[in-house]
Order: sequence, then structure tokens, then C-alpha cells
Amino acid sequence: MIQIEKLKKVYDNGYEALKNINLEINEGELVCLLGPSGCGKTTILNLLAGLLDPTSGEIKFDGESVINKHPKDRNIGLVFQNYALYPHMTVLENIMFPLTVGKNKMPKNEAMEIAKKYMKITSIEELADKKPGNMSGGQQQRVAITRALVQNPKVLLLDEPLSNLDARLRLKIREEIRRLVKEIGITTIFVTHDQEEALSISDRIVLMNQGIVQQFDIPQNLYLEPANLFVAQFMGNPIINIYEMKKEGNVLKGENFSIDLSLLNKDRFKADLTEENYVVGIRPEYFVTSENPLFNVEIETVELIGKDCILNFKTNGVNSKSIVDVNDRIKEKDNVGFDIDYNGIYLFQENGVRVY
Ligand SMILES: Nc1ncnc2c1ncn2[C@@H]1O[C@H](COP(=O)(O)OP(=O)(O)OP(=O)(O)O)[C@@H](O)[C@H]1O
Repeated sequence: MIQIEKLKKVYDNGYEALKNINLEINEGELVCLLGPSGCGKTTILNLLAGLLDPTSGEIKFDGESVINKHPKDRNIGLVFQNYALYPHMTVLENIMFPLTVGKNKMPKNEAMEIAKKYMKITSIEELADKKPGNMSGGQQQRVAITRALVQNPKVLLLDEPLSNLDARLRLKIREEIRRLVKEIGITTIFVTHDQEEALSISDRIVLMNQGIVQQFDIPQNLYLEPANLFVAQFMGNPIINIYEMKKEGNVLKGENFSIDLSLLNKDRFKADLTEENYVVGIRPEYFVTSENPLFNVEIETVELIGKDCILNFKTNGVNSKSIVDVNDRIKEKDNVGFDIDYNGIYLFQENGVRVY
């Protein structure tokens, strides 16, 4: 198990990259560190690996502090986005290499046996005699992961390992990574800025912004139960629709549509609505076309994405999106009536705190 307690990192120039990180990652869990560029994902990974020293706070592996341990004594496997393979060595030599150096170095034939065992697990046996320069990005990434695994590390750390691959290969390799790390049962931390990648492979996701953990949760909850406005806006494609609305009695008032608060589920309120202004979030799939609509709009543009269509329109003075089935055959300039499925409404205070 990995415990991160009150972890802070202030860089030499005074920049506070991590503010107060607390995380507990279970044995065998696959956790993604997700967030926009600069939020501190790589900083956490480098602190776990021992490539950086924290300003304060604690990191424990299996209950034991690793803060003062050298990277090579932490029993971690590291994979970076640029693979970092040795170009003059064959694949087999690259994978054997970590076993043949350092204080636990083993005889070559033993190292070769272990390397071949792992190459079988990662299905790269046929690449054994190739040099990295003659391989595709996906193949190089498989080799880099295999090289990290041969040392039988306790923790596998992957920093944007798929970012140099094309879209189709990313899908394939991310499935492979999940299958592989689950098969081996290794605790894995995977850095990405791609929400879809994180949603598809993680047991749990750490969503960060500006050096602060915004939510640490299972993938479904990040989408369905966002902790705050940042999470609601970060997760989801197309992005959630956002409206600033004024509370008048039991209604949040808008120009084209209002929200009747008495129709909301009383059990989902997290606080009383005592303020004047609220931010309403409505996911695009919860604007549903209706014969008996709450409001009508003219569709500005239509984006076809496979079986779904994104409809762009303006309502309550804001550019908005709905996602509907391609079979609805809605076109630009069509006048469409929408209803709101109240199951898809979120309310936030102006400071981003979720209240419903
Ligand atoms: N050596 C350094 N000195 C000063 N600031 C740094 C240093 N390294 C990183 N930072 C800053 O710390 C913040 C966090 O950086 P980090 O690399 O952890 O972000 P990230 O979430 O991994 O971003 P990306 O997705 O772009 O790699 C950024 O604002 C970055 O500019």
C-alpha cells in the first residue's frame, strides 16, 4: 500500500507545485493521476520515484517511509513517455540490462531467462533481436514496460506512457497495460491528462488542479458525482453546460428555462440553498428532445460523432450542447424543443462548492 501524507513541494523558484496531498493507494490498484497541464502530476510521480525531494510530508510504501531512500532502493519500475531505451542494444539486451547491473546483479544466463519470461507475458518475444530504432512507438513502449517489470518492482510508475502513440494504438496499448498490470497484480500509478484514458483503465482516479486533489474516486463517481465545479467541468465530453442563475423563491430563474427546485430530489441536497446566485450544471445528454418542451431553440450547428450527434445552440444566453441519437436526424437551423431530465442537474455555489 502507498500512503502519501501532507505532501508539499515548493520548487527552488518558490513555486508551490503541490499544496497538501493526502492519498492512500491499495495494493494491486491501478490509479491514474489526471489533471490539466501543470497541475502537479509529474511532480507526484517524481516524488514517489525519489527523483525529487518533498518540501514536507511523508511517503510510505507498506507502512515504511521511503523519503530518505535512494530511487534504486525503492523497488519501483519507471516508464516515461519517451521510452528511454538504449539504442545500441537489442530488445533482449535492453530488458536484461537492469538485472545485470547494481548490487543485486545476476549472471547473464539467469537474467536472460527472466527477461524471456517477461517478454512472453508482454507478447514481445519476436522482437528480441531488434534494435529500438527499428521498431514502432507501440513496440518500443511494450519493451520499456517489460524492462520496468523484469525487476519485479513493488510499484509501477508510468508517466504519460501513451502520448507518443497514434490514437488507435493508444486504445490498444492502454487495454494491454490494464490487462498486464492486473495479471501481475502490481500497484500501478499512471499519469495522464486524457480523461478518456483515465476513465477507461483506472480502478480509481486522482483528479488534480493547481497542486490540490479535487477528487479521488472510482471513474463513475467522477462523472456522476463530481465533488465540485472543477471536476464537473473537467470530466465529460462534450463538456457539461453551465448557467449562472438567480434564486427567486423556489426557482432558479433563467431567460429561456428555469429550474424548479421543488422538483429536485431532496436526498441529493448537500446544503441549504441560502445564497442568491448559483451555478447550474446540466450534462449534454440530459437536454432531451421533447414534444412537450420546456424551451425551444434554433440549432446552430450539428457535429456527427458516430451514432451520436452534438447539437449546438444558445439558451439562457449561453452556448450550449445537447447530445442526441443520429436517428433523430436533426439539422442546422431546425427548431428543436428540449426538456431537461432533472436526474442530470448539478448545483454549485459561485465558489464552485457543490450543493446538489
Ligand atoms: N524544476 C521546477 N522549477 C519550478 N517549477 C517547476 C519545476 N518543475 C515543474 N514546475 C512547475 O510545477 C507545476 C507542476 O508541474 P508538473 O510537471 O508536476 O505538472 P504536470 O501536471 O505533470 O503537467 P504536464 O501535464 O504539463 O506534464 C507546473 O506549473 C510547473 O511549471
